[in-house]
Amino acid sequence: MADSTEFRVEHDTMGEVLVPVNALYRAQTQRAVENFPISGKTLEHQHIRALAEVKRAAAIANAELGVLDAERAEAIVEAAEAVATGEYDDQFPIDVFQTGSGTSSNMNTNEVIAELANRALKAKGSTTEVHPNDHVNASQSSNDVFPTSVHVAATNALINDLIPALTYLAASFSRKAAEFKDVVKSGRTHLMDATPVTLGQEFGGYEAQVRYGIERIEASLPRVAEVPLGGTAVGTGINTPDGFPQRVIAELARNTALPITEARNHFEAQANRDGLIEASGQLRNIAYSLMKINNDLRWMGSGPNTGLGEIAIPDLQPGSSIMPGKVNPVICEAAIQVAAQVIGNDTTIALSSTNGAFELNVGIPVMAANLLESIRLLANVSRVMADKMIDGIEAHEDRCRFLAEASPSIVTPLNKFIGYENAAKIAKKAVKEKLTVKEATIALGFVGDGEGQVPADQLDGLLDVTTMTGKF
Ligand SMILES: O=C(O)C[C@H](O)C(=O)O
Repeated sequence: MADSTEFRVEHDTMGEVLVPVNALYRAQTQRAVENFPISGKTLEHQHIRALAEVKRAAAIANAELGVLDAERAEAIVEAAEAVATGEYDDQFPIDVFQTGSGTSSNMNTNEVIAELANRALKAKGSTTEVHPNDHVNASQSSNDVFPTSVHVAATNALINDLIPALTYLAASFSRKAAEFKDVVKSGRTHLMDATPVTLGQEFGGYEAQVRYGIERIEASLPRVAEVPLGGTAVGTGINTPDGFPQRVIAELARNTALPITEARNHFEAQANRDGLIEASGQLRNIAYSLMKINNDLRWMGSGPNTGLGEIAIPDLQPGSSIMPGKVNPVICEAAIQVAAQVIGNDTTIALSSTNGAFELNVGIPVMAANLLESIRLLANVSRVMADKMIDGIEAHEDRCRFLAEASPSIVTPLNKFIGYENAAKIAKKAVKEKLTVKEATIALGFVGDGEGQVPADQLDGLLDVTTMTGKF
């Protein structure tokens, strides 16, 4: 039991609570700290900032609409702005696994802002009191504030972090696609030798995949940025002045410089978090993309002597504690683990979406934590991939060409002269007798001027691996 001198007594509607003496929060936060010692994971800064932005905008709208006097509103705005800077993040100690509406974190925000506002008012010699519920939470409920804060934080993270990071990664792939445009290599389908491609074509494909991920995020943004603020407890807007949703959301959008909009239907927006689920689905898709790309890269970089060895991935650190000189594709491995985490987070978000009944979803804090983590992980790993891996990849051109020419599938252009079945005989003979496709074609008598033969003067051109890389 801690020394009682380290605590002060606070009260709420359930009675008295001991709160750490220096804490800016009060009884309801303390109760939540004691009720939910579960994960040790608290709200991240960008979420606290979004909550503070909501409180700031609400104070301004409340003052304009006659709900708050100017002195209190100003004190709340200043306190909320201070919270938004991150200076007081340590005053938000409540676990992510808490009440499903986020009421505890909403009250934590109300209490900290009220305390800061009261201190500022007192320092100015005012006797005016700011109450967490009556003033900071005026015209609001956790049920519209907390989900709004998640949508604001996610919109911000998508627009200002993930989209720029994916654009950066796509640009890195684009530069490599140009650099590798003449590097011919074997295509592979089912992990088996196929007809040739260029390394540039593959990297161009990766670039496009990343850019389509950006398109997917952009497509979901209108619904991620749509917020239930103004609906209060059940979407009806009870305890709000006329015009509150429009005014508070306009101020929120203006101050955050985000395309935040009022819910088109407050009952849909109150009861469901479908916009967040949609965004998470797009993140899952991007995670799959990164998983595929990084698997390709580590296969192509495998070796140095017993793998494919088509590219050199930059050496970043000794790979093994026991095998001297071994270097591993660590960025690929980190990125694949990120993808697994994002897919897991999406599963949690999808399951949380089923945790709704009538007017409220009660899985919002864990949805928030998972969504914001997914965005941050994908953004960070995209930048890491570009800077520490993609930019430094080198092609082993000779090895790429050697393998392209060794693929029995390069017989494919002969189909139109000798038919699929005869071409298959060439491919099988080449593999069985370790011949080139050209040698096997000649050995089987398929070169000549007769019907069902390849004209001798066309053979080299038809079997040219560069020509086979096609039209795109
Ligand atoms: O905290 C609130 O404002 C409402 C709460 O989530 C409830 O619906 O019980």
